[in-house]
Amino acid sequence: MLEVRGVTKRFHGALALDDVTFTVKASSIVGFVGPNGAGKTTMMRAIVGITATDSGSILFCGNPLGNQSSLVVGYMPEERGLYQGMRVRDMLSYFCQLANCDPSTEVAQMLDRVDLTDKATAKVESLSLGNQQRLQLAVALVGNPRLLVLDEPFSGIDPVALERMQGILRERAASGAAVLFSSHQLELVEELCDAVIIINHGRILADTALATVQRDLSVRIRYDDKPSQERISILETFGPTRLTDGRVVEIMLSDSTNAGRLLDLVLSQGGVRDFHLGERPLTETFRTLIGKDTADAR
Ligand SMILES: Nc1ncnc2c1ncn2[C@@H]1O[C@H](COP(=O)(O)OP(=O)(O)OP(=O)(O)O)[C@@H](O)[C@H]1O
Repeated sequence: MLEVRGVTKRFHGALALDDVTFTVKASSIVGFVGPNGAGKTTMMRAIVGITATDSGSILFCGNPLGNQSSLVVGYMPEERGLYQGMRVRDMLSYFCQLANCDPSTEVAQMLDRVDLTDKATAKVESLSLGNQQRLQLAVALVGNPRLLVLDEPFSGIDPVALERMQGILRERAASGAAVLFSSHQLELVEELCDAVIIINHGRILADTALATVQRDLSVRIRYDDKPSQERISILETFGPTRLTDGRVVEIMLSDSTNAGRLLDLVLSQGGVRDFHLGERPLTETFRTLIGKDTADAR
């Protein structure tokens, strides 16, 4: 288990991390979410020992990672760290040697896993951005590390590769690894993660196991024409309501047992093209939290 306790980091006096505390359990995938400049990369770099912290502690299974970090942690840096002039196969082989594992079996497996077998002899510089991302993930996975720290691993990845990469992370977690990854793709975080940590201005705003989150119900109604203010006023009696684009109204149901009554009412009014009842996406909750914190800081 990764334990981050009270970590603080300043750059030239400016706080980048402010008393950050969280854990990532073995066999779990945790999403690290926050706006640009929130402190995600700084925290991840501190975990793998690239950035020194001013105070606090970072332990893995009760011990500082220290010099062993390259053997225990698979790290995918935001700025990426591939040797452009090397061939794909040779580069993986080099990282295998660094991780004390046998390239003769590991390289072929990793290439197959990230679907780059046909690029084995290509030079890294000739790969597309998405393929470089896959290769970077393969590098992070070499040696089967027990902790994966991945900085925006899914940016620039096509949907098919994305599914494959998600599958790999699920597999690694299922086999006991602790996985921490940052992302701006909130829907993906919601889909993939067991827990989400939200950071803003270097402070943790929320650290939540997704299974425990109480999901509100929301209703989305698309009308044929822009609904009148009178109609909207009636809808507002069911919960907070907003007109999202000219003809679409979203209602956060204050009481989920009212959904049937709302449907009856809307149908009796007529002029409705679509009525959708569902759980409020967590992305909305994240956005609200980050938006509120940013407004409070002003
Ligand atoms: N080497 C550095 N020197 C000075 N300031 C830095 C340095 N690295 C990061 N910072 C500052 O620390 C803060 C946190 O930056 P960080 O890169 O960790 O954010 P982030 O959440 O990863 O952002 P993004 O989503 O844009 O990648 C920012 O204000 C940034 O300018």
